[in-house]
Amino acid sequence: MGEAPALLVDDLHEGPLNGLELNNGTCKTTATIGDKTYVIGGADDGTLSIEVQNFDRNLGQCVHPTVQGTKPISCKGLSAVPLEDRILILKKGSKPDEQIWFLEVDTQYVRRQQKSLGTEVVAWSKGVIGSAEKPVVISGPSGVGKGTLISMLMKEFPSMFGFSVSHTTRAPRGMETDGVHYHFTEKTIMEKEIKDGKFLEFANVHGNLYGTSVEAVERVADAGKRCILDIDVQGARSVRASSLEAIFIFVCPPSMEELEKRLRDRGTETEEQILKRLRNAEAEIEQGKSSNIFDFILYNDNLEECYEKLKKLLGLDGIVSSPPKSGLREINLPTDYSVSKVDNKIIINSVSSGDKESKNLIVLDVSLLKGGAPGRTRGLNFQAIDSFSNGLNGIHHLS
Ligand SMILES: Nc1ncnc2c1ncn2[C@@H]1O[C@H](COP(=O)(O)OP(=O)(O)OP(=O)(O)O)[C@@H](O)[C@H]1O
Ligand SMILES: Nc1nc2c(ncn2[C@@H]2O[C@H](COP(=O)(O)O)[C@@H](O)[C@H]2O)c(=O)[nH]1
Repeated sequence: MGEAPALLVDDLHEGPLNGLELNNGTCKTTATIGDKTYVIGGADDGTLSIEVQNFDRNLGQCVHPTVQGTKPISCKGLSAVPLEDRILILKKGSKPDEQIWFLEVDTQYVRRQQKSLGTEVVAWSKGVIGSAEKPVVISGPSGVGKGTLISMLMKEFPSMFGFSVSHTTRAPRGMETDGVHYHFTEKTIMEKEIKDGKFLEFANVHGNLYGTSVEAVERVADAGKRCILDIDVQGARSVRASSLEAIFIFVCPPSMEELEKRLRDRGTETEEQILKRLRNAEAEIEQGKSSNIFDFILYNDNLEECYEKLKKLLGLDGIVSSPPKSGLREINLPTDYSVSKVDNKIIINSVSSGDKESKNLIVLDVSLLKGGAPGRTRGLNFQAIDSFSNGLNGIHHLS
């Protein structure tokens, strides 16, 4: 850690708020990035609201941006730390998994949204401790064995992988459970939710709507697991174009005859649906092999061999079962603290002497952030230090 003096965030970034109209919320703070001051405060509906003000005092202009992403729920107080393209928000008096958030103000995702909506946009993204691996997108024609391979992976590595449960307007098959295999939904409801921006991607597949909600991907990240998406080629293309960094795998059948046999033997579709899926398969295989969407193509001839190859490309060969989760995954912020920033380290210093539950110094490392809106921000790391018993580990000059 460098010798730079600590900057007290609340002192540094309290912008000139004179003349700014604020809500009547309980907690508010400000952060400045570029020429904009962001006011983040409690709203009447119990959520944190955002108000944006350009720093141009002559114009006195106040912009209310379109706010995207799931908003954090209310809290007793908050601190805001401006980073390059987003603001780190630390919520006081919240549950451990609710304490760290990011308000993205100039990320690639936000800039894209601004361009397409033609308005000022900011986006919420919850912070997740640790560096869960990139999500895995698995595509391929119907009946090739995607679901079978994913089941094998989830069975062997239950604590490592989590399935992104898609929405679909198709009817459930005999053994399928709502909320487990899919969220089965009405077309009009899903269309409304698509309009409301709930989906990371969606597509019309074999005559029905299918889509991955942002929440489906966030749930897996919240559980500290690596997300697996089973989606068609159109969906994979959309995810590739989104800001969700993932590994893209296309599964190919050994032949069209074998694909037809698998679909017929599965016995879940009518003759008409089987023919439709087979017709679509030809184009999907063509696109899967020729487009530059996919990082890997896997041939699923012999199932066991294909599964071994899948494990190998995910770096799992030789791993017998899920390794134990390493490190602490939840931060426990003190009830009262001050916040300062040195390089990419956020220093959270307890100011309440009687707080026995938490260490009195927490150093949060934001240098390796990954992901973000739409979805969670991964890659946060922290170190909790008890400065009374252990010394300050070389960072005593900061407090
Ligand atoms: N390598 C394989 N050899 C023989 N049969 C297989 C192989 N892989 C999967 N199967 C069988 O093929 C059928 C289709 O597999 P699965 O349901 O996993 O396909 P899918 O790609 O997920 O299809 P969909 O996209 O329609 O959900 C299943 O009955 C499965 O048991
Ligand atoms: N674009 C998306 N495609 C999806 C999603 N969920 C599933 N799928 C694909 O649909 C077909 C058919 O699935 P089935 O369960 O009806 O056999 C298959 O290729 C899936 O990969 C999704 O959320 N988005």
